[in-house]
Amino acid sequence: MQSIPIKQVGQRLVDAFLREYYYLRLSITDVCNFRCNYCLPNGYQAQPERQSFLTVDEIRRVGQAFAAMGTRKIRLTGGEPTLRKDFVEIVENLTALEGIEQLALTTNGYRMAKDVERWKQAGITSINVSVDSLDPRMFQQITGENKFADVMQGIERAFEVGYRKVKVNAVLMKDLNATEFHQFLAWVKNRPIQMRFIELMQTGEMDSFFQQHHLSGQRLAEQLVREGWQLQQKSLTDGPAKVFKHPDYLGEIGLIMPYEKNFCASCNRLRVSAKGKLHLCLFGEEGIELRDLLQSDDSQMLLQSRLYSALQGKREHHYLHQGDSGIRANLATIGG
Ligand SMILES: Nc1nc2c(ncn2[C@@H]2O[C@H](COP(=O)(O)OP(=O)(O)OP(=O)(O)O)[C@@H](O)[C@H]2O)c(=O)[nH]1
Ligand SMILES: C[S@@+](CC[C@H](N)C(=O)[O-])C[C@H]1O[C@@H](n2cnc3c(N)ncnc32)[C@H](O)[C@@H]1O
Ligand code: SF4
Ligand code: SF4
Repeated sequence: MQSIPIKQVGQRLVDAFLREYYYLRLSITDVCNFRCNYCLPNGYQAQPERQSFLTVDEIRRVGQAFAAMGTRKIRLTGGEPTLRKDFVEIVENLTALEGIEQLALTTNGYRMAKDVERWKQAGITSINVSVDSLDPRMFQQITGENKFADVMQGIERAFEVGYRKVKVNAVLMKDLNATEFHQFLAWVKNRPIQMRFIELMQTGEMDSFFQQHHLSGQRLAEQLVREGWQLQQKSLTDGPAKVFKHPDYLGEIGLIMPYEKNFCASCNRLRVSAKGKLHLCLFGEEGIELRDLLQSDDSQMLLQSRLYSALQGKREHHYLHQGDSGIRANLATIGG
């Protein structure tokens, strides 16, 4: 791969289908302290190979190469990204990169009440937090943890320290939390929360769980429109949620429906795993090694060349409809 022409350096990240990539989802650890039933039902299991997660310098070099190629937004994810002891240092390094306008975080929220002020000071511009139920018992049933009150406190604290909006994620599942749809709506009536319902995605480790609990978001979209919610326009660095607003609500509703037709047509994001592989899609491939080019600042040009040429192999869409989740055992290994 090292013989790629250097003219590709500084190129914008455009794929063969003319989609441009502004958004990097960067996983910084596979480790998680929750056991969400749709993700890591048995908790995090350490891998025998013991390859370490990217260091702060390696993470900075990933960010630097993407920023040079037009990336404007980086989202830190995991596993649970805030479990890293050097989390604040990682944030400070990425915030300092020229061209990165948004440094976002996806978290299970368990450290938020204590740490969100430091995250804000370090440079996290927006936070997405997972809250799969507003009922503490259901929350524990889904996540395996009795942490509902802590996460709710964390959200309140985020507002106190100056975040004007928080996005909340719930994977909506039949026979579990789906009956709470209207409670979630009521919750955001007077709160500046974008409440997002994510369709359960099938991954390699699921057996009958997907068939048992998957619920199409399409019916929810129709219901929202019937109830007076209006679909909003998207901006270049937005994720895949369809966002709805209602004149009577301060909060917003987002629907993430990966099984919807044309979901991938607006794909604007790439992923790098916690061990330094580039993933062109959330589903369906093994990843392209970057780590050998993350060892020195001198490899930036080769790194950019590798990113550009790898991107030309990105497929048009996922194959989830055929039940093909590629090699993705669960989404914690790549950060969702
Ligand atoms: N199929 C698919 N799902 C995605 C993609 N990007 C995000 N998701 C899912 O969307 C859900 C919410 O993701 P978040 O990490 O909160 O971020 P986001 O909604 O993409 O990002 P923002 O718009 O930046 O807030 C997770 O379950 C992700 O797995 C994608 O490219 N493809
Ligand atoms: C993998 S987690 C990593 C960040 C953090 N630990 C959290 O839970 O927010 C990122 C997102 O992926 C979502 N997710 C995980 N597995 C999923 C699945 N099978 N289907 C749909 N969403 C999933 C989670 O709900 C979460 O919002
Ligand atoms: S969804 Fe997030 S919090 Fe839940 S097990 Fe997966 S990585 Fe952990
Ligand atoms: S499934 Fe793959 S191609 Fe589709 S939007 Fe997600 S990352 Fe992009």
